[in-house]
Amino acid sequence: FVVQPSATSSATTALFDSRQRQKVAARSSWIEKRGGMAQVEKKAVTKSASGLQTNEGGLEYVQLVHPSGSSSKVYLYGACVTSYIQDGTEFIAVRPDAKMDGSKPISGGLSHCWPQFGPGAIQQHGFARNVIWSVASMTDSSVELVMEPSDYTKEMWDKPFKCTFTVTLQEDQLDTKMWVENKGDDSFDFQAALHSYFAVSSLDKLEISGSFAGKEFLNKLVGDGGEMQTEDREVITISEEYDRVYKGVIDPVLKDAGTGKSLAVLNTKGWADTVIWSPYGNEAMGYNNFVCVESVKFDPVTLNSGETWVGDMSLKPSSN
Ligand SMILES: O=P(O)(O)OC[C@H]1O[C@@H](O)[C@H](O)[C@@H](O)[C@@H]1O
Repeated sequence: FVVQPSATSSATTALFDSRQRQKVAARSSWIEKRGGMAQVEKKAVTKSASGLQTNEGGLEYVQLVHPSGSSSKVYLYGACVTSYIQDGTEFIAVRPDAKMDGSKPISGGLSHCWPQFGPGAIQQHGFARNVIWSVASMTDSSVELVMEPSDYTKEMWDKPFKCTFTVTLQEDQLDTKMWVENKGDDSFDFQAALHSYFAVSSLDKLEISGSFAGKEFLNKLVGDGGEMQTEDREVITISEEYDRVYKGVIDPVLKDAGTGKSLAVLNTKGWADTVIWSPYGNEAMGYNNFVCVESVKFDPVTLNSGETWVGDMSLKPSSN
C-alpha cells in the first residue's frame, strides 16, 4: 500500500480518491480491532529512528529526534505536528476520535487553519489541513514542508500562494515557522491559525497564564455569533465549554499540576491572538485530556505581490 504523492513530489495533492480511501478504510478497521488510534500512536512514538515513516492508516509522517532525546512527529497530511516529547513528557494531544487515515483532517496536533480560520466564504478552517504537503528538506531534527496551489485548493481559493512550514527540535524547545508568499501580481487576504491541541493530565489540574487580564475577547458561545467580553482573571481555569478569541494575547503558558510541567507558547512573530477552545464535557473527544490554545492571526493579513508573511511559534517546556 503506497500513499500518493510521495515525499519527493513537488505538487501538493488533494486528499485521496475514493479507491485509495477504501484501501485506507480496510487499514482503519484493523486499527480499531486493536483498540483504536491511541494505541497505534503510542506504538509509533516509541520508534527512535528519524526520517520518513508511514502509520498504520497509510499516512506518511516525519519522525524527528534530537541528540538530547527529545522527539517530534510531523504528518505530511495537513503539515500537522502530532507529538512533541521532551524529557519523557508528551506535550501535544491527538483526540481519541481523530481519524489518522486521511478520511478527515487530523483532530489534534498543531493543526493548520489556512487561508481561513472560522466559518466564512470557504470551508471552516480552510484547506491547509486537508492536503498532503511536500517535504522540501529534512534533517534528523528538522523538516521543511511546502504547500502550493492544486486543482483541489484552486476550486476554493484561486490565489498564487506558496506556504512553507518548518518544524525544528532544539535542545530545550520546539520551533515552528510558517511562511506565506504571494507569488502573483495582485494582493490577497488570508487568516491563519495553528489550532494547537495540548496534552493535559486533567483540566482541573490546568492553569493558563499570560497577559489575559484586561483583554477583550470574543466569546463565540454567547448570543448569535458571539459577544465581546473583558477578561478580569490573571489565570484561566476551564470548567465549562470554551471558544474564545483573545485579541492581542501572544504569551500563554500552560501549567499542569498533574505532570508538574509547564509549557510556554512563544508567539514571537506574526501570530497576534490566542484562541482557547475546549469542548468541555464531550467524552467522545476526550475533553478532559486536552485544551486547544491556538496561535492565531484573526484579523486578515493583506499580502501584496511578492510579499511574505511569517508566523513564528515555539513551545518551551519547563518544570513547575
Ligand atoms: O475537530 P476539529 O476540526 O479539529 O475542530 C475542532 C473545533 O475547532 C473549533 O475552533 C471550532 O469552533 C469547533 O467547531 C471545532 O469542532
